[in-house]
Amino acid sequence: MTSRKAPILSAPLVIFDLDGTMIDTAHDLIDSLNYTIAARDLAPVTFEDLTHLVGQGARVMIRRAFALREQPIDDSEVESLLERFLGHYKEHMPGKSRAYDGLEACLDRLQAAGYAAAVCTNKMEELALPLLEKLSLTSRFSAITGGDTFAVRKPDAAHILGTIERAGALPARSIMIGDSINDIMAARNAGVPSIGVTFGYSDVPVAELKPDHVISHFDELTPELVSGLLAHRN
Ligand SMILES: O=C(O)COP(=O)(O)O
Ligand SMILES: [Mg+2]
Repeated sequence: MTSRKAPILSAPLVIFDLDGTMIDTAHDLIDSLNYTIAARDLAPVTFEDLTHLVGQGARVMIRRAFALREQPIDDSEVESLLERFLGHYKEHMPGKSRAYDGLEACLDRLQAAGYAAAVCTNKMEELALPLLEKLSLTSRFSAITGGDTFAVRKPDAAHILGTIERAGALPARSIMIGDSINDIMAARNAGVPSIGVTFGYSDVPVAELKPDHVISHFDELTPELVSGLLAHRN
């Protein structure tokens, strides 16, 4: 981790979750997971299943798929199936994964208004970094952190706070945008406002997680919305 001190007038920071928030990765996650669990003859999972499985990275997703099918799995098998998952996912990347409608225009708008952007995802770095690169998004962000960047991950506050520090920003001038309970809880734990998106992979309607604001399209994510939420933070 850098020990860089944030300058007093650092840009306010909008922190994005990746899977189900910036990028629609569901099709490729399901494909690679089904390829992985087929090695143990487990029945394929659906999008509806994915909303219960995704959120804590690939290792947990594999474990949850076995729990869903009521099949035991030991630690060494998780590790070998993780390798199978990673190999398949990387080989097909970016597959059908695409930025959600309006994301790039939203990033342009925020940047023009003097906002910085960062990524805080529970996806492993070795998947998140090349995926963003293949979608030509890497240069948009002051920091990109994954589920294995720090000793803890979302919903732990330290994942968001570490991302803010790497971006050279301040918690009091940062906001988190995400699709799932991990994002909204991590923001709450870190004391930063949150925006929930309705189009992601939450297993409950995102409004039930009580983010500070809900959007259903990136057209709604404006500098005015962000500055208003930052001004009214508790
Ligand atoms: O891949 C996951 O399990 C979660 O990824 P996310 O934090 O970007 O939603
Ligand atoms: Mg997500």
